Amino acid sequence: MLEIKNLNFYYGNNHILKNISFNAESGSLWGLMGPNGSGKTTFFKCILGLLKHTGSQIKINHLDYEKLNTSKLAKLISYVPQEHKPPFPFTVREMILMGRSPYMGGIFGLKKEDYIEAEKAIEMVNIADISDKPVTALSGGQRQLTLIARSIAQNAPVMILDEPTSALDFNNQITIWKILKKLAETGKLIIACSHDPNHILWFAENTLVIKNGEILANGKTDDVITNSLLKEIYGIEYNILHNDNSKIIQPVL
Ligand SMILES: Nc1ncnc2c1ncn2[C@@H]1O[C@H](COP(=O)(O)OP(=O)(O)OP(=O)(O)O)[C@@H](O)[C@H]1O
Repeated sequence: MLEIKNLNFYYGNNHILKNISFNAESGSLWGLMGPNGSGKTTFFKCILGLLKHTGSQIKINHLDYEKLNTSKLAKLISYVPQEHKPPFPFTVREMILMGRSPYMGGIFGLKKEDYIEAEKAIEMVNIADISDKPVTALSGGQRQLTLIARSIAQNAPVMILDEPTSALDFNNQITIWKILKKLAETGKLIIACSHDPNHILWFAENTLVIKNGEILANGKTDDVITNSLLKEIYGIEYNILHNDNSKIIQPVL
């Protein structure tokens, strides 16, 4: 579904992404980990075509999507950015409906199906109570839930989420990761990064680790997330504790 070959990206003279090659299939949830400044957001922006890279090839569904127009690309891939402060007071429902814009039939605008998809996303993320509120009057976590709902309403086969649960309370963090896992089970390819390795350990089938702009590890989460990898990423000692059928990462305090 997603094929990346020799991705290099520079900000000025700074070599940020170094020869990244990565493949991922439909129907899988990938967790992306890496220290601050390691290149995760840059990696996402290159996949989305928001940053121009040279000499590398990125394909979605075997399509060299650099040649696709915005509307076709938006039917293939959706994005939840790390932070987005909307400038205009659209309501939450209107913002979520914007996720349907790639499907709009020119002057014919929104169709019944678009409203249905938006309502489904509102229900899934459990934000009906704020759906008539202006997005400029939301808390950080409510804004994040709205962006996730917009991305779900967009219903693209690939979803990219940059720290989607960073502003959420504990319950909403778990709810969103559960939703991502379910969506992957319906056939989507989802790549979400998180600074909480437990989220990735609990929910992501696969894990990609980027450090200093290079792939440090890549594969099944249970194989990738080890004490030594955590030490290599974050620099301190961790224990991975085993319960009956789950694991939890605990720093050695
Ligand atoms: N617009 C920019 N211009 C120049 N350098 C940038 C720009 N944006 C990011 N960088 C640099 O590129 C590197 C990678 O940044 P990026 O945002 O991709 O990291 P990240 O892994 O997402 O970090 P974090 O976990 O802190 O969000 C960093 O060294 C950063 O300072």
